[in-house]
Amino acid sequence: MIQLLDVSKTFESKAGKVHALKHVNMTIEEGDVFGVIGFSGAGKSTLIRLVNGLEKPTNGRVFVKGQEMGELPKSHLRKMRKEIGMVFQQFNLLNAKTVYANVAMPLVLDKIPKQDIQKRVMRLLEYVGLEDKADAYPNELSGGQKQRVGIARALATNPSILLCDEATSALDPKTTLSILELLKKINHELNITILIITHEMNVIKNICNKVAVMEDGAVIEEGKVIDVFGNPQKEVTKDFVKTVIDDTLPEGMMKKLKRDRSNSSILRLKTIGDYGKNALLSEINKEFDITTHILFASVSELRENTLSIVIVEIEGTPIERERALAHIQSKGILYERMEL
Ligand SMILES: Nc1ncnc2c1ncn2[C@@H]1O[C@H](COP(=O)(O)OP(=O)(O)OP(=O)(O)O)[C@@H](O)[C@H]1O
Repeated sequence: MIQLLDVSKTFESKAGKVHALKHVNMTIEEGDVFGVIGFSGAGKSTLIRLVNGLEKPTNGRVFVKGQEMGELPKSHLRKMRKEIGMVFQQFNLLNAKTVYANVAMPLVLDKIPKQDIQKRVMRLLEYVGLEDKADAYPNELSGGQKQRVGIARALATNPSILLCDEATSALDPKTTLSILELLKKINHELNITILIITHEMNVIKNICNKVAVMEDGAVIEEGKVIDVFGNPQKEVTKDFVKTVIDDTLPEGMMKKLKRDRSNSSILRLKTIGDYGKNALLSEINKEFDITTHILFASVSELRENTLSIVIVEIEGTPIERERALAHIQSKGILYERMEL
């Protein structure tokens, strides 16, 4: 659906060259909800502007539905943009126009007959839950309602791709969740591929199936959300994951463990999906001369899977503990020894 091949973008500024994107490769398949996360300045907005053809790459190629965006003549680019709906952080609504007129705008520009516009706009407003707000003005709406109008407008031309530029960053946590639910519904029911850029890991956790982590213009880690969350490799990714998945012991408990520990190891076990940790722990308790104590457990629901984390203390002789560890390893369960 969207492909970036070795894409770099350099801006010339008074202070010199700014390398906003460096050798970025990315493949977004039909039906994906693909999240790009990074701190401010990582290059996320530049990436989105290349996908919708507002900027051309300095090097490399950007394809959308098989068409090379940098090379399209203006008339084709306009047609292509109808395939791509945009949702913005600050909603970008026209405050002097009603909700109805805002959603109708792309269709009016496209010279669609009035009757068809009316049918489509009313259907879209119903879809986003705002059928009773057609005559309201944007400043009479809450942030969440404004974003629903923005989404309805983005859907007006029947796009196959939705680009969301920090779509929930101006909203409170509860409203954020309701907008994410709406985006999930759009992806699922209308089979629209979504590319969402954000600095909030919560957004990735809730709706994305794939994620790319950006730092300083480059993609530093990429993959299925469950894999990246389960086993983050880079420090930046680890820091992002920590913001939504707790996998640490409280300070007081750590201190106590430091004092009391003798002949024991502390392990952090991570499992994806259904493999029961209870089964694993009872297995190792039975098979080896050890005792296990669960110190911490959490289950995180991701879009397509669950990630369970258990921190466990294993007591026993070093030999028995090593045997138990080898057994855990043989089950393909991710684990780390925790140094206190
Ligand atoms: N038109 C431009 N001219 C010069 N520099 C630019 C331009 N657009 C972006 N940049 C620079 O490119 C880098 C990446 O910016 P970009 O806006 O893509 O990052 P971002 O991850 O979206 O950050 P934010 O969330 O703050 O918007 C930054 O250093 C920025 O200052």
